Amino acid sequence: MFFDRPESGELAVLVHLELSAVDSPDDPREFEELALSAGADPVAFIFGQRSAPDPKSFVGRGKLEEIQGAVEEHGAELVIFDHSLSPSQERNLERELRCRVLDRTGLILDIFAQRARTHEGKLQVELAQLRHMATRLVRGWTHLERQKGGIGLRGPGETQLETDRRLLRARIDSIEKKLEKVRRQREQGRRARSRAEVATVSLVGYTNAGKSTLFNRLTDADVYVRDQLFATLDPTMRRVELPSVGAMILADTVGFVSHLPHRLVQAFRATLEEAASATLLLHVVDASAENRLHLMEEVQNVLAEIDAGDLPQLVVYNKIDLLEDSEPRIERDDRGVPRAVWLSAASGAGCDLLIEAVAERLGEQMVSGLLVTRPQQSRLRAQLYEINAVQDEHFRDNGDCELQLLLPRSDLQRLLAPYAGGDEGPRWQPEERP
Ligand SMILES: Nc1nc2c(ncn2[C@@H]2O[C@H](COP(=O)(O)OP(=O)(O)OP(=O)(O)O)[C@@H](O)[C@H]2O)c(=O)[nH]1
Ligand SMILES: [Mg+2]
Repeated sequence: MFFDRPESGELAVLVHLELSAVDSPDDPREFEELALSAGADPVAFIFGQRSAPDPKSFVGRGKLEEIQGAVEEHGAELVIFDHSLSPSQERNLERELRCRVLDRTGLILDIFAQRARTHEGKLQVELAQLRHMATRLVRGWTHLERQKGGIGLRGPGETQLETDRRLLRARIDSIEKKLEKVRRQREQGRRARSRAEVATVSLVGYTNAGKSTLFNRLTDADVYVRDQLFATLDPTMRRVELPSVGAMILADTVGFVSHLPHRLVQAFRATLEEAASATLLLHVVDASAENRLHLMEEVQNVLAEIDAGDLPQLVVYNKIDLLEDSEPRIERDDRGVPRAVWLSAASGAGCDLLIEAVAERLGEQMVSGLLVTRPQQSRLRAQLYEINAVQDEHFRDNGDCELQLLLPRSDLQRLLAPYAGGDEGPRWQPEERP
């Protein structure tokens, strides 16, 4: 793995413990990548084992001295723990080590802060950071602001602290209001798409799996692709025309990472709602990753957490160019329905198969709703009866006909296509998905 080495990164000591009593991150390499992604320059990596974290300082006395030694030897400015630290543990460690201490949540937040590009993304990151800070507000907030990146551990007086708390609260409230507004706009956009019966297909998956590369390949867009964690933070959407199914919206989303702190998942809910409301999820997997099964499980966990666990999924095994003897192919279940596609987003091999599989999966999906047709559209009514799509019908006094329909999405799009754009066409009102 080749991550961009920061030119003048903060010198950091990394600490990763194996804890038998706590479910903790198990891939130290990923931790190092996260630290590099944040712009740190790791100078020492300290490992250890404990049955349970020390309540006061997370690590024991001996380990603390070892960390202290590394900090002094390398002149490190920062110690990063691959764990969640309680506010008091973080404080105690800073006091003992006399240098800044960051935990896994703080580290990920820092990366998010650097990557957010849209207005909404920035607001979300700031909100998550402020909330993270609020639990740690003992040294004071403005004080932390001032000494960003520096060393300095003495806390402000009581009054300063109270002011900080109030400022923090006000800032959180104001961001929450702004986010609420963005959220409502999104919701409106989703409704409009749903009315138009356009399917939304969301790319989800572990960070660095190749979602953005695939997105660009399928849309000719130019989304930021980097060999770094969390290259994409904001959802990006594009309209794509599919043969036989018609239009769909393709969405690229933030990558997942294991042990993504719960609070962070909450913070990115709005963004991830885009995924949660998708018609179909494309779960992109780096097929060349040794621990890909484990990573897939982690992704499923996050999906469940954002209520997207039950959405239809098509697995995309990406990067097959890195595998020996792997050909692009569609994998089908016993009923012949596409379940997975093996491809290379980078070379483009197998991307046609993916489009084919997506078209099949979307085409077989059933939609229901109410269609109102004009008297002169009796041919359309007859066509709907021919394919057994009509469940109920009702004539209005003006001669319009209300048809209650249940039919495959592809049939609906095909039959309504000739009327698209006109004012006199049939009106379609889909039923809300449960
Ligand atoms: N060899 C190979 N590399 C690929 C392929 N697809 C993507 N990559 C590389 O994998 C890295 C990550 O790609 P991205 O598309 O940024 O991954 P992502 O899933 O969007 O990552 P995040 O936005 O961080 O979640 C980049 O260096 C890509 O060039 C592929 O098919 N083969
Ligand atoms: Mg991306």
